Amino acid sequence: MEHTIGLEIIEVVEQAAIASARWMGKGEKNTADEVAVEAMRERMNKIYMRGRIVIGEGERDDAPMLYIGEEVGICSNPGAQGLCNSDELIEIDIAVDPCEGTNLVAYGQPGSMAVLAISEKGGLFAAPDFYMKKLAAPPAAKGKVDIGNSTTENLKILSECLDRSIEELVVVVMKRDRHDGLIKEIRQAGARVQLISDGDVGAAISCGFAGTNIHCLMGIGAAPEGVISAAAMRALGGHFQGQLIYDPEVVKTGLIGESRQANIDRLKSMGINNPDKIYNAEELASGETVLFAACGITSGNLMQGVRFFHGGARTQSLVISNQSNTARFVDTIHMFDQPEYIQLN
Ligand SMILES: O=C(COP(=O)(O)O)[C@@H](O)[C@H](O)[C@H](O)[C@H](O)COP(=O)(O)O
Ligand SMILES: [Mn+2]
Ligand SMILES: [Mn+2]
Repeated sequence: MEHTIGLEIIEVVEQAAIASARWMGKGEKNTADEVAVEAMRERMNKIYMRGRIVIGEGERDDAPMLYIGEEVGICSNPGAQGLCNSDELIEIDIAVDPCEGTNLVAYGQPGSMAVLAISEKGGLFAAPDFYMKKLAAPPAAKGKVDIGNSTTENLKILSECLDRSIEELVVVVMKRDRHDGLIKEIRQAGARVQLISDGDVGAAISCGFAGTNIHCLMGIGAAPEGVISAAAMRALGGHFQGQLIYDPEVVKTGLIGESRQANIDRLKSMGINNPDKIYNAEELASGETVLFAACGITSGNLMQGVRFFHGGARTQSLVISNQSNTARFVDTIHMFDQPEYIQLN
């Protein structure tokens, strides 16, 4: 899979990032999102692959593009299957977030990215459009911290695993009312908190790399983003655990369903009989082959954002593979027409 689509998925996230970056700072989050979706889909449909979107644009809204269940790629088209070789005809599942951090793009804030994860059919947990409690930590803490522990306990373990004092730890938490207690406990334990308004995929993956000055992600974000984060963390050997959150009282935004019970019923109807199950990265991204790709829209910890120049743009992407065991940073210059110069810096 990596050989057939490895390079092409870079272009998929690059095209989405470039389209969205044109709307950076314009205060129009929906447009920044829509153009990314459109560009991602258009490029994806030029790939010789047989893909199915398992995480995409909301399962409950009637999304016209990259909706859950949509088939993408040339080889998904029965008429075109004769053009595809056996590798290209392998069914693959794709999780996408063409614009992760739409608010960040709209308001010109750091950390937004176009992102996707790919595995063979059934290799990615088809997370419902719910929330997820998440715990991400560096490879040294994999399997040692645990989402079932108290926050204080996890910070102690993390400090031992990373051989640094609790005071030297930085924990990323999304700034939400639901996290008031969590933030208080992290501070009381002595660690430092980096609050983010959006974009917990970037925060989770930053834990996979030393040198980002992010040592842990804690708190509740969206479940689909949890699966995408898990795909990257699995390939990086980092720690990631997620637990679905289905109680509107816990989430506090009121954006998920009418009641706790209605949500439990909905999960059951989707085949999730234990709504409290704790999933690790290997369960959320269980496929033999797991590929992750992201391209910065606005600059963040891991990647620079899109930099336009007259007639072109420069992008930075990250492709992670559990097959080649690589995390590849890709720096690309895109020439839209005949630029008079190609800007490096
Ligand atoms: O920040 C996020 C928004 O993603 P997107 O809609 O694709 O721009 C994600 O990283 C978060 O995981 C998540 O969607 C967020 O935590 C949702 O929480 P809330 O704002 O309280 O509904
Ligand atoms: Mn997102
Ligand atoms: Mn998004």
